Amino acid sequence: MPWSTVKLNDKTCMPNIAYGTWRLPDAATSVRDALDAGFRHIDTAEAYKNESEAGDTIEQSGVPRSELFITTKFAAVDGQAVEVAIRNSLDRLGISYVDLYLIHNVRHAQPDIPTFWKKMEKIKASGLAKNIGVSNFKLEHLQQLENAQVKPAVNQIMFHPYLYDGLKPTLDYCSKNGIVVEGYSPLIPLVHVPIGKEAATNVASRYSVGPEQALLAWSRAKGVVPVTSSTKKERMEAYRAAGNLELTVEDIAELDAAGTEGAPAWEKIWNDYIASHMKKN
Ligand SMILES: NC(=O)c1ccc[n+]([C@@H]2O[C@H](COP(=O)([O-])OP(=O)(O)OC[C@H]3O[C@@H](n4cnc5c(N)ncnc54)[C@H](O)[C@@H]3O)[C@@H](O)[C@H]2O)c1
Ligand SMILES: OCCc1c[nH]c2ccccc12
Repeated sequence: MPWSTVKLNDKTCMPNIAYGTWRLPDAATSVRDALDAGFRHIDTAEAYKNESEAGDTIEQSGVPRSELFITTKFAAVDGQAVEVAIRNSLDRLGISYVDLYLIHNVRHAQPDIPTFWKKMEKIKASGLAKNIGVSNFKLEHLQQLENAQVKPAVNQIMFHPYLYDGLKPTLDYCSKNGIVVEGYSPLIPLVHVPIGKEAATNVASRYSVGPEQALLAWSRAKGVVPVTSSTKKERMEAYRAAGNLELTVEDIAELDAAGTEGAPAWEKIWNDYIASHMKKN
């Protein structure tokens, strides 16, 4: 079955794979290639500093707005209030609404998450964002929105096999509360900790496809919407083709097991990265 859509908590249909625009050297070209490859869900953010290029390309593509699902995120980049930031994002994107507006990181909603969320609810009510959600929220942060009038439609978090065991309580909570999980960096096992690459390559070889297809199909099998990226058109096409890959229970178990085995090594890599990043910033 090709990639399709998932229903958000207000019944909006969201394409169940997204093309992400972080760190693209030429976002205009890459977004055009992604649209040509068939992506209709584009993930951007004010922090990526490329909303204008993405927006120009979207406008020139001729793809009807109604067929597109456009996400951007609030990160208080220039210190503006969220009500101002969304209007600036829309101006840069050249559109009158986004399909999904996310709080990029929990720190952008602090010190009081429920109070900040009320501003997001107003943005949804104004129609500037059809749906509102969060990103990088842990379970304890999601629980603070339990009594919110409008529940987050989406929680966008890092998701790949090395993180799966640790994220099960979050996935369960989101499933019970109608929050769709989007998983960014789904292909990390191809770059870090060889255990995951070996398993993905092994599973993929059964279907004569590439390992990235196995990992994207694995995310889908877990009910998570992958947010992936590449500057290479062939890779974008391979990601789209992963919509036709249905993994067996045994394939999924093999990737789960590789995730469990690689988790400690991944945790160290990630903690070292965070530590060095904190030092620099
Ligand atoms: N909300 C957040 O805080 C947050 C954080 C990170 C990313 N994101 C979003 O998610 C998007 C995707 O993130 P990502 O780029 O980390 O995702 P990803 O895991 O899909 O990584 C993509 C990279 O994988 C590499 N790759 C693909 N196939 C490969 C193969 N066969 N072998 C080796 N490498 C291969 C490519 O070089 C590509 O650049 C971003 O553009 C952004 O939109 C959001
Ligand atoms: O989404 C990419 C990683 C990320 C998370 N929060 C951010 C804020 C500014 C720039 C990038 C990020």
